[in-house]
Amino acid sequence: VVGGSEAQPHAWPWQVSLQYRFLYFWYFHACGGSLVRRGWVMTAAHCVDTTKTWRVVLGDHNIYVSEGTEQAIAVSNFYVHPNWNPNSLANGYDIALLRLSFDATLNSYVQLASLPPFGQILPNNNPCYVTGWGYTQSGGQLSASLKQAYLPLVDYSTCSRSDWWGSTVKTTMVCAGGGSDSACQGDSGGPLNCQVNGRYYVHGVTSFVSGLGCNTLRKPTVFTRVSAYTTWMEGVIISN
Ligand SMILES: C[C@H](NC(=O)[C@H](CCCC[NH3+])NC(=O)C(F)(F)F)C(=O)Nc1ccc(C(F)(F)F)cc1
Repeated sequence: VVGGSEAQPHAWPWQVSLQYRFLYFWYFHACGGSLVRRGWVMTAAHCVDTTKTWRVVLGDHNIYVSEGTEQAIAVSNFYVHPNWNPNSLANGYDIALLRLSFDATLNSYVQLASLPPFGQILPNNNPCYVTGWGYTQSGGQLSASLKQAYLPLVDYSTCSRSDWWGSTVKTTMVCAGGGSDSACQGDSGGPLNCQVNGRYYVHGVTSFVSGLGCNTLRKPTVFTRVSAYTTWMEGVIISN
């Protein structure tokens, strides 16, 4: 997250850190994710590399310090959207579900995300926050503590303007921000938390930013629109 501020610890209790194992017993934070069922995490398809060993860490704040609130659970299976094409990020479908090897325990540090109703489209400027441990500057480094940035929603008609994202953005995506604050590498797969009637719903899965820099003017952060995929997710979950 570029800009914004450190989140209050556990203010976003569905936020997970998606980590892969290297050098035997060390794990590396690669992406974010959202807990959608006790045994299921929603993330970006572009985060999934099935050649690696993955785990999710729930209830975390500082990813380098054991605070006693964490739950680390192995990922036992991956369900990447069937239409996802790693060579065409602009096509969308950048969404995946991870099956956990056992159910998370829900408590004040670990809670389920609320997902929007199928097809729901929020209005321009709807208040939203992006959260994650990603780079704090373009070309920078990961944040030790969870960060949040206020990113007002940008509707499709604005986001698809030629001087914005043009035809790169699709209606199955959500744009937010476009100013000095943005997601950045390492925030991928994490939630876009949008306020609707006083409650937060996960409306986006962090997908991409400009290759010219994370917080490029008129290149808002682009998210997979969760409300376009709730039916697909239900189908995967009830049959696995
Ligand atoms: C550096 C920048 N990285 C990103 O945007 C990566 C996703 C990269 C997936 C492919 N390895 N996502 C992020 O950094 C995220 F945290 F914002 F989600 C990038 O590649 N942006 C980008 C690439 C292609 C396209 C386009 F769709 F137009 F081809 C748009 C943006």
